[in-house]
Amino acid sequence: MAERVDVVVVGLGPGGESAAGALARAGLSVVGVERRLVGGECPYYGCIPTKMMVRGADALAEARRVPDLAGAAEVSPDFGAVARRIRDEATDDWNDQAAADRLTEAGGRLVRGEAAITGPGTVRVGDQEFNAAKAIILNTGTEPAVPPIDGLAGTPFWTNREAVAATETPESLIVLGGGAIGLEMAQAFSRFGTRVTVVEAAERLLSLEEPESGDLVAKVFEAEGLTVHTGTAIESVAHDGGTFTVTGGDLRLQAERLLVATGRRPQFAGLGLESIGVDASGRSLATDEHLRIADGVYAVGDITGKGAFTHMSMYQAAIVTDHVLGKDRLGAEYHAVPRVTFTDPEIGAVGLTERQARDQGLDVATAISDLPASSRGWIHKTGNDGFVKLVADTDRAILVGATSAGPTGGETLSMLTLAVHERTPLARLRTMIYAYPTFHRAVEDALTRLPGA
Ligand SMILES: Cc1cc2nc3c(=O)[nH]c(=O)nc-3n(C[C@H](O)[C@H](O)[C@H](O)COP(=O)(O)OP(=O)(O)OC[C@H]3O[C@@H](n4cnc5c(N)ncnc54)[C@H](O)[C@@H]3O)c2cc1C
Ligand SMILES: NC(=O)c1ccc[n+]([C@@H]2O[C@H](COP(=O)([O-])OP(=O)(O)OC[C@H]3O[C@@H](n4cnc5c(N)ncnc54)[C@H](O)[C@@H]3O)[C@@H](O)[C@H]2O)c1
Repeated sequence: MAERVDVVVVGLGPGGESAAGALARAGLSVVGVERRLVGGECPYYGCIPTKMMVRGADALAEARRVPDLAGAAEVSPDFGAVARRIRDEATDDWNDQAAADRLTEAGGRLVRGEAAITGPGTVRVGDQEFNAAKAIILNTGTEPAVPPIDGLAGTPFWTNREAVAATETPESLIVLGGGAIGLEMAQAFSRFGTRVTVVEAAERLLSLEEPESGDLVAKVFEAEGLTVHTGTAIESVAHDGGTFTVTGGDLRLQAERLLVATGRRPQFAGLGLESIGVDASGRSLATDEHLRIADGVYAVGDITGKGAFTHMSMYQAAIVTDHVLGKDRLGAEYHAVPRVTFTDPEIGAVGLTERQARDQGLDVATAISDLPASSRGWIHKTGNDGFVKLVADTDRAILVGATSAGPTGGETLSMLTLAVHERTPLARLRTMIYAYPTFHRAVEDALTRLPGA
């Protein structure tokens, strides 16, 4: 017989874990089901270990800039230091006991295994069945999407999961995919001494962002010694004697390692969505403003298709938590979704790109301000690549999108996120005082360049 509880959370990624903890702390009986590691992709294979790689790599890059600015510095990269941090500080050697304890200390119950919905309100995990009186929350996330390239499947290629577990850098690396995962890792490994080639199928790196962003990253990568191929379709992969051979058209590349970073996909098969009449044939689940996909069933995180980011998963989880607790709260809004690709320069962006704004039929004006031309950029000198691009809706006289690329592009993004989120009138932004000499003064400069300013 099914055990009656208030809430069952299926999948404990960042959003599922936080909703399960918050609902348990609020006094509800909560079962959280996880088949791998409590916390999901972000702490063990995603954001945190990769940002530790980036942090180490950026420290090396800054040290290499010393001769341009402050004398001499000798740099001897040791990836072992990063590998140890990933094991000791980030993942506890891929042990989730601390996260599991957090859930039980909050009053929740952790059930390990693979869950499936069996009908309205019911979830099965192995031979246990639960009846959720208040809510089922799905947070099942995504897995690496591996393209059907001839020969690839049988080879020992890396996804992000193997790459973050590396204890030493390969001599050479081909990175398939020029999105956030591929670019962050490509630059990090390169700065530790790996010979890196990035192959992207689309015409530009970061193809969903502003074209200026992909162009800037390609320019910086090439200046740092990485090789970038865009608009390149790979037709076959082979692995022999420790070497990968990747071919497509006239291109033939060889490297010790191959990282496949060509996107992520959800796994809806086996989740039992058909038993509650939910269409799971697409790449994401359709949600209402409170993240419901059916009566009493919510979805949060990557599976909602609103942006595969930890902050999105947590934001949606907070909305679901309040809704389940009957608290009044605004539904989900997606007009100011921020994202940061942690390359150097960091590429921060919020809201619509110029293309998206035009495709929506908005009356669009744009302006760009280059960081090297700003006072802070000029002072910064080496490593100052970047720009601020604003996308304005001239009818409403507000920003609907912005990109902030530069040494602190992700941080400069915060004021742009606020402006897009709050729909701050351009006239108000123009009367704001911008501290001198900061990178964010490029926002003021870009505002003065907007047509009609
Ligand atoms: C290399 C990399 C770097 C990233 N860097 C960043 C970054 O810097 N910033 C950022 O915001 N985002 C980053 N992301 C994205 C971020 O990791 C995800 O968006 C985030 O983890 C949120 O995912 P989620 O909440 O949908 O669930 P996930 O983290 O994917 O977790 C889902 C969990 O559900 C479990 N599960 C699935 N099905 C079942 C089932 N049937 N039963 C039980 N358990 C199940 C899985 O085992 C998993 O633990 C990165 C991702 C990667 C891969
Ligand atoms: N800093 C961050 O916030 C961060 C970091 C890493 C990942 N993430 C999230 O994780 C998700 C997955 O990241 P990702 O970089 O794998 O995916 P992505 O979708 O961002 O990029 C994948 C890239 O691979 C390309 N591609 C697809 N098939 C290809 C092929 N056969 N050959 C060459 N290129 C091919 C695509 O054109 C695309 O540019 C992202 O959507 C992102 O939201 C976020």
